[in-house]
Amino acid sequence: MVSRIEHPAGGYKKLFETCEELNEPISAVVVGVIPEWLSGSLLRLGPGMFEIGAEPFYHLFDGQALMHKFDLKNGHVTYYRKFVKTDSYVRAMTEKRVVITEFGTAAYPDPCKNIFSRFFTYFRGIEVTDNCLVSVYPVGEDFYACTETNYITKVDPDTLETLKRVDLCDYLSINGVTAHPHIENDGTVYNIGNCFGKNMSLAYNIVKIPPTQKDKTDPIAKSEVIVQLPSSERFKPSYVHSFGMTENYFVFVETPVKINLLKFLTAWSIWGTNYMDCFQSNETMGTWFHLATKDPAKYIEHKFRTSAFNLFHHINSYEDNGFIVVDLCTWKGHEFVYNYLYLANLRENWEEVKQAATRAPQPEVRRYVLPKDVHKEAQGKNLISLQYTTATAVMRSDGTIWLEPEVLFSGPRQAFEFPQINYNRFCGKDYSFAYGLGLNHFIPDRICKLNVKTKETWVWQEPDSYPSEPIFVQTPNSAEEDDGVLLSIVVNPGADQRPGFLLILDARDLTEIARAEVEAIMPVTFHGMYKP
Ligand SMILES: CCCCCCCCCCCCCCCC(=O)OC/C=C(C)/C=C/C=C(C)/C=C/C1=C(C)CCCC1(C)C
Ligand SMILES: [Fe+2]
Repeated sequence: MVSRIEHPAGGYKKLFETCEELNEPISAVVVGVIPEWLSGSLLRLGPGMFEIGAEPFYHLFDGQALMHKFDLKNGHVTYYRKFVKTDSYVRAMTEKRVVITEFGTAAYPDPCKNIFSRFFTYFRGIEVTDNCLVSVYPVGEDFYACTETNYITKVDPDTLETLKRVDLCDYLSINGVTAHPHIENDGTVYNIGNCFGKNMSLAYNIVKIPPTQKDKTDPIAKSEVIVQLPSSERFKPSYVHSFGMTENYFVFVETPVKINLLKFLTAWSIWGTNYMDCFQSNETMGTWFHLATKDPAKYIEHKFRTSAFNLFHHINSYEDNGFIVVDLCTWKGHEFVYNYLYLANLRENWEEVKQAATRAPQPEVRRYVLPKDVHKEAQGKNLISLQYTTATAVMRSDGTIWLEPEVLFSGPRQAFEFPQINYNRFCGKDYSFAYGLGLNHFIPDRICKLNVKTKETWVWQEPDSYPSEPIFVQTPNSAEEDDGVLLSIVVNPGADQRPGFLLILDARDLTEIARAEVEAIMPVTFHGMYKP
C-alpha cells in the first residue's frame, strides 16, 4: 500500500490553487461504462479560494468552502461547483479582505474604519468561523455543510444554493461538533463536541438529533446532549475530529493534542491570533480511551490508557464477545500533525515536501481492543481473549488498563487516511474492508483498500494523479461487503485535455470501471457523501 510514484513535476500544487465556481453544470466525457444502477450525486467539500485579494490564507483548513457535485444518471455525468455563501465568504467578498479569523489565518480590523469603530469591533471579540469546508451530511430531509464549530450551513443538494446558517448553540450546550457524525439507518444523528461549561468546567458532550419528525418540524429543534465525558485536564480539552460507535457503545479517544482554553478565550480579544495558536501538546498524558453506553447513555468509568498519538479518523468499531474492537488511523507521538499542513509547506517542491514529512508524526493503522468487563483481580494479565488479534489490555496496579495495539498497516510516511467502509451495512459491526486515500508524505496519490482481518491490500494509482477520499456505494441487493463501487475525484494537472475526473472503481479489487472527465481542475476536497 505504499506509493510507487514520485512527484518531481509538483502537480499536487494545483490542489491548493483558487478556482472559480461554475454558472451551470458541465457535461463530462465518460470513458468506460457506468453501472445503470448508479444514479445519484457525489457531494464533496473543500477549500476553493486560498486568498482574498492580496491577503493569503495560510493553512490548509482556511480557504473558503467550495461545494462540488457530480451527478450520475443513465450513464451520463455532469459536474457543478459553488462557493457556500457563508458569513465568512460573503463578508470577505464585500469588504475584499479576510474578515473572519480562520483555522490558521487571523483577520485584522478594517483599516478604513476610524479609531472609535475599530475600538468597538475589538471589544465585540473575534467571531467564530462558519466556513463549512470540511463535509456535508443529512439531517432529516435536509443537508448541512459543516466545519467543526457551532455553525452548520443548510444547502440545497440539487442547486448547491446556500439556504441558511444554523447556530447549534441555540439548541445545545456545545462549543462545536465534529464533521464526522454517525448516522443510523433511520436517520438518527449522533455527534460529539467540546463544551466549555459554566465555571470553566470542561466536558465532551455527545449529542443526538432525532430522525425526520412526523409533524415535519426541524429535527435540530429536538436535539439534545445525551451524555457527558470528562476531560483529562481541567482547562485543556483535547481536539476531537471523530468518534466511534458500535451497536451499544460510543468510543471517544482523548489525545494529547490540547486546546489551551485560557489562551483560546483570551486570544479572542487579541488581534492576530488564530485557532492554530491555541493548541499545545501534553507530553506526559499519552492517550486515553473513554466508553459510554448508548441506551441508556451513560459514561463508563474504566481508565483505558495507551501511548501518545494524534487521531483524526476512526475507521470502524464493533463489539465481539465482551470486547470492543476499535480501528483507527493514528499518527504516532504528541506533536500536532496540523503543524505540517500550512499551505506554504504543501506547495513546496517535491524534495522539500518529502523532507518536511520526515520530521512529522508517522502514520499507522491500528486496532485497539477494550474489554467491556474489567475485574481488579486480573492485574498484570492480558484481558483480551479474542483469538484473531494480537492487541492487548493489561490491568495495572493503579487500576488503569494499558492498551497495546495490533498494527493493521504501517509504511514510512505512507498514510492510509480518510478511511471509508460499507457504512450503511457495517458501521458498528464486525467487518472486513476499509478503503482509504493514500498519502505519500502528505500528498494524496493513490486509493487503497485494506482487509482488516487478513491485512491484504489493494492499490489504484496513476502517475501525476491526485485522488480524493474514496466513497463506497453498495451494489443494490448485493450480499458481499465489498460488492460496490468507490467514487473519487481525481486531478491530473499535466493532462492535455480534461484534467479533472470522477473515478469509479470496483471496490472488490480497485480495478477501474469508468471515469467521467471534465475540463476543470478541482482543488483538494476533504469529505463528502453519496446521495442516491
Ligand atoms: C485530502 C488530502 C489533503 C492533503 C493533506 C492531508 C494530510 C492529512 C493528515 C491527517 C488527516 C487530517 C484530516 C483532517 C481532515 C479535515 O477535514 O480537517 C479539516 C478541519 C477543520 C477545518 C477544522 C476546523 C476547526 C475549528 C475551526 C475548530 C474550532 C474550535 C476549537 C479549535 C476549539 C473549540 C471551539 C471551536 C470553535 C469548535
Ligand atoms: Fe475528517
